[in-house]
Amino acid sequence: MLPVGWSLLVPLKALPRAKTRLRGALAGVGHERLVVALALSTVRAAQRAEGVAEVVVVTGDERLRRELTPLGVRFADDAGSLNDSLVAAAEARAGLPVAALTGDVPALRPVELAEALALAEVRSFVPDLPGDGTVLLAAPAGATLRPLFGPDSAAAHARSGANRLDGLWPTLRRDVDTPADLADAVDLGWIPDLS
Ligand SMILES: Nc1nc2c(ncn2[C@@H]2O[C@H](COP(=O)(O)OP(=O)(O)OP(=O)(O)O)[C@@H](O)[C@H]2O)c(=O)[nH]1
Ligand SMILES: C[C@H](OP(=O)(O)O)C(=O)O
Repeated sequence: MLPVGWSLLVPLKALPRAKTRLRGALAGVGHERLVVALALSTVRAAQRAEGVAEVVVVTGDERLRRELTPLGVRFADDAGSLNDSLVAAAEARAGLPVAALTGDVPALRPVELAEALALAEVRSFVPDLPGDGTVLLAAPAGATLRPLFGPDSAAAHARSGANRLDGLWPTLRRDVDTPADLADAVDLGWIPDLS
């Protein structure tokens, strides 16, 4: 059965290579445990956003698959790079509304994601808080996702014709790349589940 609403792709890099800038951010907490906590919180919030029909975790990492399976997500394979993986997962849903959300926005309030998706009437993106990266790229039915994540992806998405969505959305735009970002996410209300 085809989902009604957004298919939300959440790409997750293999844990041993993921979130290198966060290594050692929390004393006494294993790096992989922290990255899993970021992903779990992001995915749980995304699943609760109005308009999201399914969350598809795009990863080749076995531990991530194991940790996220109880949430009832779907999985798509990693195709070797972030953008190639998203293209492949989006192609499998051609014709449907498809969006990609980075897996590192753990303070996310579902209402902020719902608002952004509701505004995405054409191919659109939401920049991260500093403004150079992208946290959300959304392609409504009939549009192609064409992901250009990577360095300066906000400019790349704008150049490619995507509409920039400029809502405040402090929790959607707070991606966690560095220890300072992690502290910000906690200030925004994220309680890391490190059990
Ligand atoms: N499936 C998949 N996801 C990726 C890949 N590269 C990055 N991602 C995911 O894309 C999102 C944004 O990536 P980054 O913030 O650059 O994460 P990162 O590469 O793990 O972090 P750094 O090592 O600090 O650059 C995160 O959810 C990553 O897990 C990839 O090759 N495959
Ligand atoms: C993938 C990349 O994430 P960053 O490492 O800039 O948070 C981006 O924003 O396109």
